[in-house]
Amino acid sequence: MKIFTVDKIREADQFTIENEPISSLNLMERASTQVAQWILKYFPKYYRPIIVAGKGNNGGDGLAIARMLATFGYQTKVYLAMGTDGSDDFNANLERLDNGRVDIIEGYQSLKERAIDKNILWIDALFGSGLSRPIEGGLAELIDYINKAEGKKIAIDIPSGLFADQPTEGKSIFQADTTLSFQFPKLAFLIPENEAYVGDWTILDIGLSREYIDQTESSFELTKHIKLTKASKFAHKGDRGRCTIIAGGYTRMGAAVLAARAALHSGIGLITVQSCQKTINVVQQSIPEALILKDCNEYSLGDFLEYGNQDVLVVGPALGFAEKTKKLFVEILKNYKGQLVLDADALTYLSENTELLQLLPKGTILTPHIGEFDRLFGKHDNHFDRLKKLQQKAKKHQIIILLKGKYSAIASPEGQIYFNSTGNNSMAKGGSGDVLAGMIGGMFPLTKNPLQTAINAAFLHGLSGDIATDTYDEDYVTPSILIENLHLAQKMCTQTQ
Ligand SMILES: NC(=O)C1=CN([C@@H]2O[C@H](COP(=O)(O)OP(=O)(O)OC[C@H]3O[C@@H](n4cnc5c(N)ncnc54)[C@H](O)[C@@H]3O)[C@@H](O)[C@H]2O)[C@@H](O)CC1
Ligand SMILES: [K+]
Repeated sequence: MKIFTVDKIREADQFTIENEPISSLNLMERASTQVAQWILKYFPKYYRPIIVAGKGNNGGDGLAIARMLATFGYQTKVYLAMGTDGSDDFNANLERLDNGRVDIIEGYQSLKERAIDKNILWIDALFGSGLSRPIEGGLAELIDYINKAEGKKIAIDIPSGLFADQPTEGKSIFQADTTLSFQFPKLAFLIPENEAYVGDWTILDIGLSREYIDQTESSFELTKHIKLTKASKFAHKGDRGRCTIIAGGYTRMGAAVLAARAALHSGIGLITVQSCQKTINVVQQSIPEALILKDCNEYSLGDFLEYGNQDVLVVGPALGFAEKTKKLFVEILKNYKGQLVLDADALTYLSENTELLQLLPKGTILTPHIGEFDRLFGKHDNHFDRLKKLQQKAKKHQIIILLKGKYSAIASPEGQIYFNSTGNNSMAKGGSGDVLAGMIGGMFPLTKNPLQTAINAAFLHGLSGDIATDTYDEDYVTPSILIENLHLAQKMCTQTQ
């Protein structure tokens, strides 16, 4: 699903109006119908909606929604926060409202009296995508007041005060329980610092032109489903590829085992783990399918071994910081010709010596979390800036960077960003990242496309976490459970193909 900027959304509206064709007022009617029906589905009639309307088209939506909710039988009120003269479609809907079913709340004082009522459904239709500056003065006071009020809160299209595709400096922003947004998610919904304002968000299809959507490029996409590459019916183990995990060390082999197991359950033909003398038994007992590449060091990996027939190396989880291990890493960067997946401590080596970034082979996959990303590429005050840097760095080094988080952002060497839509906070635990890195290694040989592999692996990893929470409370899901559920996630993705 594409994520468009406000300018492109406006173009999409306009294109639809001209080419469907449909009047702007009827498009508003269609959008508002979607909202009213959504509310009807989720809120019983003892909720009493108060629509707080601005004077632009977001306010126009609000007035149309008020009319519809009143028709459905909700006891509905409207507060006209910016007066009675607004955009053409606002004015038209204000006129249509005049049917005796909707009360207009006169004066701020009378609005305030509702603030202690738990059954009020506050509907924010003050500003939508037309917000051009931070909200100040009386309107800021109004928003702050509603934020403190009892009741449920729904934002139409986007919470008022929040910019859709740039950082928001203003302090007065509507705090929604749910945001009902038209046609496209806004980039702002995927930004961690906006969580408290956006709440849960739902996209309502208002039938904007498919032709416009298909033909218009966007740098951002949200992955809603994936297509898994299957091996040929005549495949032998070599076709499913070979992956070596270079991770762990004495007392830290759990990371290597998790990564290797994840790779094994992700379709790999042959899994190998590079292991020190002291830890060979750990691997062999945990994963009977694994081959061992024997490292002559006792405690920390350090030998550059024969990786020539390996399709992919996963390097980094819990490797530790021994000098010999760092040297091994540099040798791998200089000499290995296959696909590299770099995670965890390997990313720290890169941030300790950023000149190593020049050695990364094209198409290398890095999988940093936000802390690792900032250590590598500099501190960021907001996530919008971080995403810009993500695009720049993926382009500059011609690599794939999978920035992990609630909506993991995967940047391509062309600077495109694909946000992942699956997963939940049960996965924010030590070991989840090892599982993801292993999955990428396990999945790469079948797709042979590093970007697609990263997108698919992030999606399956998250889906596995979502499936886990059907059975386990979020606090009790473990990374091993993610691996156990992978087959269910894979099946779901295969069935939808
Ligand atoms: N164009 C279309 O066809 C559709 C538009 N829709 C709605 O239209 C909305 C966009 O409408 P508009 O472009 O009219 O914009 P808004 O309704 O967001 O408001 C824009 C108005 O507010 C003023 N304004 C902006 N920031 C302000 C601030 N901080 N303080 C005071 N005034 C401020 C602007 O000067 C302008 O008059 C969408 O978010 C969506 O809700 C929907 O009805 C779907 C269809
Ligand atoms: K709004």
